[in-house]
Amino acid sequence: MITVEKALTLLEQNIFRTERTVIIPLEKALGHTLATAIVSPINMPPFRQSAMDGYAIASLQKEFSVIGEIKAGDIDMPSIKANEAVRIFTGAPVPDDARAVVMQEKTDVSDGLITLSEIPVAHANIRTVGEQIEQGEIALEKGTYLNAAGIGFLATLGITEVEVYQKPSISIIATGNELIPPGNVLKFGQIYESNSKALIAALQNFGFYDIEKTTVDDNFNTTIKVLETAIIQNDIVIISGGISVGDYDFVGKALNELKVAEIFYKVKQKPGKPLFFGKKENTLIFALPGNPAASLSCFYIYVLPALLKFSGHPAHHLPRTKARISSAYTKKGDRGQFLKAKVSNGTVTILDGQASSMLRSFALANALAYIPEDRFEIAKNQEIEIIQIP
Ligand SMILES: Nc1nc2c(c(=O)[nH]1)N[C@H]1C(S)=C(S)[C@@H](COP(=O)(O)OP(=O)(O)OC[C@H]3O[C@@H](n4cnc5c(N)ncnc54)[C@H](O)[C@@H]3O)O[C@H]1N2
Ligand code: MOO
Repeated sequence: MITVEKALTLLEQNIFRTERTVIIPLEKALGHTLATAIVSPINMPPFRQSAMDGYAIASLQKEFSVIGEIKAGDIDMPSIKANEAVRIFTGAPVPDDARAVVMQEKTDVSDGLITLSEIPVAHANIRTVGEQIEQGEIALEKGTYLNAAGIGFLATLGITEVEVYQKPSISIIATGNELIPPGNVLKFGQIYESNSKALIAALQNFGFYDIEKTTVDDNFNTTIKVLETAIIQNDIVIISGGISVGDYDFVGKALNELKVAEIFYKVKQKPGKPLFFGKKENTLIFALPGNPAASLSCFYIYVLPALLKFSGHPAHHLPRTKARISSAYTKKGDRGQFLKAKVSNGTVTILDGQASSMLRSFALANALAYIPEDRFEIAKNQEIEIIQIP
């Protein structure tokens, strides 16, 4: 059995960014990472723009006669002489011979004349051509993760499509004779299949939609068949359950039969001890323990970084910070623990109901608190590491 730290090191050494890129419409690009730099095709702003509602003035003095008006979208520009001004509005083009724009609050207006309360500095309230970005300049570098602002910024430059790293195709396989889909009446011994629901929700939360789902009974031959197809057809295979040591846990044996190279199996952690990570050709295979909290916890800590890295994401781990624990905690056992926790204003509270069969505390959590294997007694107000989860 290896430590969490060793498992994360091995994970890091074996995950990779895809070479596959796709060109997609900008409006579909949220959550993708740029595979090529975007060069600005235009100056932004493309023309001198007024930053205020007020008056464009032709010289730096205090009195002007107002000779016209320019609003946003206007094309015809009046020419203005030294003692003249034009009424102008935010976003409107500023005529070439204007020296500054004065906001209307700083003017007195009467009979077509304006008087300024003070003389403005040259270029005041004028956005210069290319002030934000010049034509030919790199707007966003290769490797930039596109958030909503990134999409908006590229749209301001007139960009309509972008080349991004392809997201992985993902297969989720839920194993277990006892599982039936929600919506049916439970017979004795049955439970509702929930791991695939949680995993798909978590995948969608991070913008992964190329997902196929299969369920398989605890049967060696069918497990082999289903896994073999999934491994051939997908970039990432996520299996839930059947990875422990029971007589009907066939996943490990099937992976072995399929010659999946084991990178690690069994991590000194709670939940999620029997976690398996392996590789066959370019497909990464994760076998997550079936206990629902173990499955989701392992997803956030190990699977998600592999998916984000594959997609070229510049920060592929969930953010880790520190917080002060709200009451003393004693860790039992010598495994590292990922505890469902609630963080608020720098204080972390460990929630009740930490068994790996339980999801209720997870549903209320906004973090996993990580207690390393060699830490046992944590006094109230001591700092512990937390991993933010959505
Ligand atoms: N003798 C030992 N027994 C177990 C050990 C061990 O070291 N020695 N490890 C325990 C730990 S820790 C875990 S975690 C589990 C993991 O077992 P499996 O990965 O083989 O998972 P299953 O046995 O298939 O299921 C465990 C549990 O979770 C429920 N389950 C499974 N899949 C789903 C699903 N898709 N939706 C909802 N619930 C699911 C299943 O019914 C079981 O209750 O092994 C321990 N045993
Ligand atoms: O490792 Mo298991 O998830 O504790 O029950």
